[in-house]
Amino acid sequence: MTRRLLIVEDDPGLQSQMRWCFSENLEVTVASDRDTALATLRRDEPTVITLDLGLPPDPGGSAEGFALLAEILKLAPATKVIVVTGREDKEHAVKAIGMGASDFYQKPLDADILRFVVNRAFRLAELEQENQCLVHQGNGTNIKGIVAASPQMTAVCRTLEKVAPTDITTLITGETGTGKELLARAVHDLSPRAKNAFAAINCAAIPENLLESELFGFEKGSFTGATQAKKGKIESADGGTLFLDEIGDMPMALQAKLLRFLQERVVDRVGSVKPIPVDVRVVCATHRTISQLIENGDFREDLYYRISEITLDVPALRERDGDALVVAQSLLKSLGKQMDRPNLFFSEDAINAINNYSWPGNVREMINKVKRATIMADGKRITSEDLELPGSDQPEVNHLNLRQVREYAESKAILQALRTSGFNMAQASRLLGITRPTLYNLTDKYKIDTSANAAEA
Ligand SMILES: Nc1ncnc2c1ncn2[C@@H]1O[C@H](COP(=O)(O)OP(=O)(O)OP(=O)(O)O)[C@@H](O)[C@H]1O
Repeated sequence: MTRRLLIVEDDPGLQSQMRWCFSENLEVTVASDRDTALATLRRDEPTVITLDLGLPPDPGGSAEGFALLAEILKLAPATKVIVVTGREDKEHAVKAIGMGASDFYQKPLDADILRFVVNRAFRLAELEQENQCLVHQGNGTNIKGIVAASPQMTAVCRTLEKVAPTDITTLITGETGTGKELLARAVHDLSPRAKNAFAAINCAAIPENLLESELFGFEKGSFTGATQAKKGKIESADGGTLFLDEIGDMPMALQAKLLRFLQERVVDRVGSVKPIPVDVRVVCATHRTISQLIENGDFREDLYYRISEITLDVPALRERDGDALVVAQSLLKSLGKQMDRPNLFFSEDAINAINNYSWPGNVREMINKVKRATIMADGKRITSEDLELPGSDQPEVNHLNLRQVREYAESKAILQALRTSGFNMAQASRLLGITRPTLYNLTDKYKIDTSANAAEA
């Protein structure tokens, strides 16, 4: 893929210096004012833009640069804009980042650092594009509503696709918020019963004394207030699928009655002695460990074998390689659309935070966090703070000045490149877009251990 860079700079001297910096490995275009820059953006769709804020007709100020930044991000929000500021322009840098610029660079020009910053922006854009591709491919599954790219979740979906068309009783286990109900619906939707009812009941949410009549129905006069007969959930699922959520919380007394139903396929309404035949496919789910419940005497072993003709173990989000970001990107897109905030994107720090967090509440927790961030984000860029996630830069938030911020980011990027390349200096320097001697200088400067021991650490 051609890497396209647009340099927006009105000073001819700086234009040629910057062109020279990148002419070897990038396709570079230069624009000296807002109109030319926008025309180039539309024509060439550069991935990265370096933007000098001081442009004509206001070369001494920043208004024209900020106006252009806003237009670029509106037209092509995925573009990585690196704002070029003067040494004393900290406020401008902060404002630009807040608006959605991906990074900033302070004059005077240092070829190595500028290359480093620009290459990092390209790398980030490429990673985001890869993630988008994964989201669009869904990569593992065509099951409606389920976003998954990891081999772990893909395997679950493959099993589900095989199991769905049969009438086999299926148990779905997994932590809260992993998508068990979504998968239960998918079992129904992909079965020949799809046109008929999908009746769901949450065994943990209904008081014990009501659960029996909810499930099995009742006859008129069977208890005080039963002024007329009512079908239960099982009967209302006739011809379709019955989903028993949180089956692990079903009271012992009802477990016996459910077992009889599963064996005989007839229901006895409360207050009736006339069994009614019902044709349903049963899918159950629980976040509990059933073997433990059996051991404690809280779940019937014979019922367990009835409901688990096939078991689908849904992995926690943290156990799915790469899925956290793929699901987050997909949620951001759909929630952004729903909430009329399109084209939002995650900052690098948010991406790291999403990948590093353990997501104890799984996808449900992620939905809440992305929803919050969609509301809270200033501009188009979502930070780890908007997501209320611990940022990767968290321990270093109290930087003395921008030089420290830069140094911290630089040393982190170098370490990352070294780890990615297995501590191969030539490869790491290529990844960082700097020469090998420059990398050696930087690892010395930041006292980064490049020995084989470090690779094993
Ligand atoms: N892989 C996924 N892709 C997209 N959305 C998902 C995925 N998994 C779950 N969700 C969404 O996350 C939310 C929680 O999913 P669901 O209710 O199916 O989880 P659960 O495992 O049944 O939770 P609980 O055990 O707490 O009942 C739902 O809004 C669901 O649509």
